[in-house]
Amino acid sequence: MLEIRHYKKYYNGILVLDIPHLVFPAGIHWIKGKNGSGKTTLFKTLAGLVPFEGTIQLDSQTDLRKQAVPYRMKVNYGEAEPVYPGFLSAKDLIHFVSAAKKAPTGQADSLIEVFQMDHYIHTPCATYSSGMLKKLSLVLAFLGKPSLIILDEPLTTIDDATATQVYHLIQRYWLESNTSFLLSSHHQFDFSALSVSTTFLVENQTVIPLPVK
Ligand SMILES: Nc1ncnc2c1ncn2[C@@H]1O[C@H](COP(=O)(O)OP(=O)(O)OP(=O)(O)O)[C@@H](O)[C@H]1O
Repeated sequence: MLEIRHYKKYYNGILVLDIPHLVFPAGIHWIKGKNGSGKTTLFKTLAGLVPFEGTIQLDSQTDLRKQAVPYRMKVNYGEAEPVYPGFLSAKDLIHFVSAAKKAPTGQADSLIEVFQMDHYIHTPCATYSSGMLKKLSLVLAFLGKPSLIILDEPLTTIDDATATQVYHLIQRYWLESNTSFLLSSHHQFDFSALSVSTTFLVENQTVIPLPVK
């Protein structure tokens, strides 16, 4: 599904990640690692948000550099701590991202309903709680027809009912649309609700798959 070759990422000349070759097969994957190990850096790279050395290719054909727009149409990203311009409402952002990602008709409304956001979608983001902002970021990450959705700490700040909805959505996108997921979390996922294929560990400036238990 996603292949990384000769990848290196430096911040201010300091090497943070070095991945000679890594393949994420289709599926739902959990990316683990200690604080500061490089999970967010990896995710931002794969989302096309930060410069890097090397090549990243989706589905053996869409290169992040060479097919920059098609790649970004197929890869969605939900940040760990989302920040949006405070004067924009959830509705404004959902409308904008729906158009950019060519979301199917009715998809945005269905996600707004799933996350029970109706009562605040017209209110400016500056007034949202952290959980309300997180729900918005999750809605944005599920818009369109992505091949891959990357969610950085999707369960932080949301309540248990919302977490259940996130599990359902991930499973549904995987089973119905073959959408793959890269998920990070410092907390154990509920494996009875989520069919995680592989766990990867970010450690010692690189990423390795962990053996299946
Ligand atoms: N913009 C930046 N400028 C300089 N260094 C950075 C920057 N962003 C991250 N780093 C450094 O890169 C390393 C990896 O950070 P990253 O945020 O990717 O870790 P993480 O695994 O996501 O951590 P956490 O679990 O705490 O969220 C850390 O040493 C961090 O200090």
